[in-house]
Amino acid sequence: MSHQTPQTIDTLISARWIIPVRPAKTVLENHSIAIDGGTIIAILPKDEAMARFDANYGIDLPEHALTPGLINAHGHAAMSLFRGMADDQPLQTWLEEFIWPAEGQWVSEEFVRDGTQLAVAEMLRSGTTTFSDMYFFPNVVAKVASEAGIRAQIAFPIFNFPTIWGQDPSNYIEKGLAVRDDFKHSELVDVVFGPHAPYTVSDEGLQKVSMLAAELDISIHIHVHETQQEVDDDLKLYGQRPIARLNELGILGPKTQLVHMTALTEEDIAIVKASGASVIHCPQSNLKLASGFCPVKVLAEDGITIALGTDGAASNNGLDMFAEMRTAALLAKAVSADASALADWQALEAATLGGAKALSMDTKLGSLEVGKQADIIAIDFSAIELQPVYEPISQLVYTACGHHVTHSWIHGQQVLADRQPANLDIPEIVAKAQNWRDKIITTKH
Ligand SMILES: CSC[C@H]1O[C@@H](n2cnc3c(O)ncnc32)[C@H](O)[C@@H]1O
Ligand SMILES: [Zn+2]
Repeated sequence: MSHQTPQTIDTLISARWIIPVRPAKTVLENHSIAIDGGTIIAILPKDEAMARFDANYGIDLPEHALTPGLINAHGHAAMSLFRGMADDQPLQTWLEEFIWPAEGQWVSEEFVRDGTQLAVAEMLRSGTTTFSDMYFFPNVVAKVASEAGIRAQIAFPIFNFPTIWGQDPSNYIEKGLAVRDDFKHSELVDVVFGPHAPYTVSDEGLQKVSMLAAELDISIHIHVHETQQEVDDDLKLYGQRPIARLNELGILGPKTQLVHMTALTEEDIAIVKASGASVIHCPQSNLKLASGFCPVKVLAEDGITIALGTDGAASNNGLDMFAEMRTAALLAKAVSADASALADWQALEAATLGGAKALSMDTKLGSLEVGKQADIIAIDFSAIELQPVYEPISQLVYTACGHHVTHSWIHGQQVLADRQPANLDIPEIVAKAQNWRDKIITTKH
């Protein structure tokens, strides 16, 4: 019998269950993940891993499940500082009477830094390892994400009108591409186009975006079809439904991410399918703002990529992707009157591989496979409310919450240990959030 010298590696994580997402529905028991240079180099039974590898850091989690890190495919991180400030309003009232005036008064680089840190801490503590963000001062968001060690797709905002961060489409694009340039060597940050919505960007602005996105091969992230009113307004103003208009303007393509997508007709869906664009479903925000329903069962049957997003904490009101998975699964069943719609494994796939596909990151993220990045979370299944465990995937989607996540790794770096983020100062973040609340509340009354 030959005894080979163990291979020295960076990290070996062993756990009771591993849910790799690919192959679909797979659950491995008592396996280990070997990581070196930020990449998964092997997934194998624990006893074999012990013999084959000599890890600089090893951890055994006998009551945990490991999954790919969750991908929150749509949000406005800094808006966490507006959490609970304007509840129980429909979208347009919420935006025009509460949020946009508050943003006009309060948003600054400091606001975005403190709000994004608050959001990133919450996301890391609930299993998100990649988030997509659309907000003012994307340069600040990119810096906060890099420092925290979390992966981010940052969609720089584009409007037809001036805001605190830009003047007109050309100016927003120029500033956004400068941020992209600043982070072009970053392992964690990707910067993409973020035209806000069909109702806030003109045809000319959208055409500019589509031409540049095609030329530079950059993704486009846009709110679309959030409500029936948006569709009716577009019909009145342009004589076209938003999807047909965006298609004519060249916005739809395989690297386009369509956020919300309620009030869809068969023709809208056919256009999206033909374009290869992805849909980012935000069920909790859609429910809270009474926006409408995204027909995820039909979209999934058509082979359209579905990712999940929380939207900002001012319309959710949290950033827990476990809650989003559960709501997505329950809502899909209610809307389609089919209890098998968006089964547990499909909801998990939407929050992992679906997100990675939508963000054009699926060659490196979204599943636990050899050669992919080591973006991994550990969920503690020992809690009383998770007993007994028949089906780990069911438990993740229908029972677990973000607070069951105890550890996470991004690009092989441990960013959460025993629920404590490695690179963020929680007491300081809480104190700053409370200071903002104190300032904002005094001017409200
Ligand atoms: C500066 S870019 C982001 C911009 O979008 C606003 N916003 C937040 N949530 C929504 C939503 O659900 N639909 C449309 N716009 C939204 C946010 O307040 C910022 O102004
Ligand atoms: Zn949004």
